[in-house]
Amino acid sequence: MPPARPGLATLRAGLGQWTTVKTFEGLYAELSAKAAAGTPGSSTVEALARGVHSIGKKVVEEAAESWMAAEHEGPERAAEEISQLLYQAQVLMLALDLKLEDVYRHL
Ligand SMILES: N=c1c2ncn([C@@H]3O[C@H](COP(=O)(O)OP(=O)(O)OP(=O)(O)O)[C@@H](O)[C@H]3O)c2ncn1[C@@H]1O[C@H](COP(=O)(O)O)[C@@H](O)[C@H]1O
Repeated sequence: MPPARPGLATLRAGLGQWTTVKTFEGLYAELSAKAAAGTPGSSTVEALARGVHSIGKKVVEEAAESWMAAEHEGPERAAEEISQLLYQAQVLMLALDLKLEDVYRHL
């Protein structure tokens, strides 16, 4: 049997969620601005102050947690850990003053 077609209300709710979702580019812009301003209370600013060695360990930690979640905890938990991995990767980029284009040109 074909899957039920979503009603208009469902589609609108879906669109509403989609428009508020953060993108990789949007997150990078947000983190760059906080790093440049040295925003007090920002975990990104604090992580940058700790330096590349500390950030690198967080990248590895979140990569391992993504792998474990994917194998043992299911897709939703894996998505959560992968989002943290993407965040930590961006913090590492900022620590090295790498722009999105610097990374994208290797894709
Ligand atoms: N997506 C994230 C994000 N993911 C992880 N983190 C940070 O990384 C830390 C996670 O480290 P831990 O390993 O201790 O996490 P945990 O609580 O043990 O969770 P698990 O990894 O075990 O699931 C958190 O305490 C946050 O400081 C994040 N900090 C910020 N962001 C995004 O970055 C934006 C800017 O954040 P600030 O710089 O804090 O303003 C926010 O609006 C968010 O969108």
